[in-house]
Amino acid sequence: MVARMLFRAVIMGPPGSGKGTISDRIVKHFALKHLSSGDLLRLNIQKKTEIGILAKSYIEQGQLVPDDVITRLIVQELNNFGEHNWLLDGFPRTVPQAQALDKAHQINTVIDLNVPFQTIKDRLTARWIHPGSGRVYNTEFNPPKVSVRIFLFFI
Ligand SMILES: Nc1nc2c(ncn2[C@@H]2O[C@H](COP(=O)(O)OP(=O)(O)O)[C@@H](O)[C@H]2O)c(=O)[nH]1
Ligand SMILES: Nc1ncnc2c1ncn2[C@@H]1O[C@H](COP(=O)(O)OP(=O)(O)O)[C@@H](O)[C@H]1O
Repeated sequence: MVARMLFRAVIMGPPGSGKGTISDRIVKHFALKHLSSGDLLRLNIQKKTEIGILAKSYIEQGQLVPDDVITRLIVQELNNFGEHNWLLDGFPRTVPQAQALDKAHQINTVIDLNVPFQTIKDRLTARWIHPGSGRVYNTEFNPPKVSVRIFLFFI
């Protein structure tokens, strides 16, 4: 029997570099599971879970969620994916997170988005988010189909 190689990928880059946008395209094209640390935290905040309530206090202050908290959350979610191929977005963001991920899973692909700072500033100025779905748009690159008046300006 030939063992099938599992696709375990991480996408990295600063906020606004396009991780979420590009991940959506990659996961659709290659039929991968997508795990975004930001989306998972927002879901927990929305559901008012213990982790969500804790995470909210850090996010509101513009801080990273503590390594042990986010690591437990992500590793547990990845374990639930079992034998599926996946793309991880927004994790790891620190060396201890990277070390923990390395212990838990064998990563075989890393995509690092190298985008100039000025481009990121321009993109974030034009970034809009649909509050209902969490979908991200850009007034120039990827405009929403319906009137921008119902979209929330987000930087
Ligand atoms: N011009 C341009 N804009 C992009 C590209 N990729 C993403 N964006 C836009 O840049 C902004 C930030 O993208 P996002 O996916 O939220 O980045 P993240 O914070 O790294 O997840 C959004 O408004 C996107 O629509 C790209 O390749 N070109
Ligand atoms: N790997 C992580 N480690 C710690 N905090 C995280 C991590 N991923 C997300 N967060 C928290 O969630 C917030 C939102 O994350 P995200 O949606 O990825 O937005 P952005 O890429 O714009 O920072 C971050 O600002 C941070 O506070």
